[in-house]
Amino acid sequence: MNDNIIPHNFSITQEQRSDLKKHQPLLVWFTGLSGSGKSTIANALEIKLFEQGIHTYLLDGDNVRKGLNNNLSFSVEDRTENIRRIAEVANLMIDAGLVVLASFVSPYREDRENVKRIVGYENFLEVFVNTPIEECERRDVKGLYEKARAGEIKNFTGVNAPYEAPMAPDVEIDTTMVSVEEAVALIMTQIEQRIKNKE
Ligand SMILES: Nc1ncnc2c1ncn2[C@@H]1O[C@H](COP(=O)(O)OS(=O)(=O)O)[C@@H](OP(=O)(O)O)[C@H]1O
Ligand SMILES: Nc1ncnc2c1ncn2[C@@H]1O[C@H](COP(=O)(O)OP(=O)(O)O)[C@@H](O)[C@H]1O
Repeated sequence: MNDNIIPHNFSITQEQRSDLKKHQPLLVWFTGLSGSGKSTIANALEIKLFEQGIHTYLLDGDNVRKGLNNNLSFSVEDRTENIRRIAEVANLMIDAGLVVLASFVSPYREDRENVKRIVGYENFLEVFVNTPIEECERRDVKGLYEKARAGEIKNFTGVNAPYEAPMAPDVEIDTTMVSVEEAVALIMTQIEQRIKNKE
């Protein structure tokens, strides 16, 4: 911490930005194994929100690990730093008034707790995409499980690195039981209660 950094009090508030957008901001945090369905559901959810005139942004590996966080590995420390930076970015986007969708494995409970602390509990909705690892591995969307089993990836979540499941997620989805459309509908119900359209 640098004690010589003194924040400037800007005139336009978060509330004014929300008034303009006619809805509250929110962070919808997707956590789950690789291949569980986080990105697929987040993408379908963003389409639905967009169609309803909600101002959104989707954060995921492509726009974060290939840019802002391209210096981070999958060690425990780097995953923690990955999630911390994402939370800080999401916090700025919340200040801007957006409904932010974040799709990250985020396997450590403490890291997810830290996200809640950074953005505020009232701004956080946790979606646990709880697809059994057997199904994620069967899908093997990116061929990474095969590589991990072959010993080519040394700390792959679910194979040789842990995944700590959320204790009390706001929404829990097993994609072997629930379609993408059903998952979106479940999450939408929760979002609608939280962002109270001001129109
Ligand atoms: N070691 C290891 N463990 C888990 N995942 C790995 C690993 N190496 C690469 N990948 C690919 O990177 C995506 C996960 O990145 P995240 O930023 O979401 O991970 S984390 O939250 O920092 O744990 C994840 O993407 P998704 O499949 O979209 O979840 C993987 O495709
Ligand atoms: N009900 C479902 N919900 C989400 N994805 C599903 C579902 N059924 C099958 N899938 C498939 O599972 C894969 C999930 O991949 P992806 O969304 O990239 O997962 P993640 O982002 O968690 O790594 C996709 O190929 C998707 O088409």
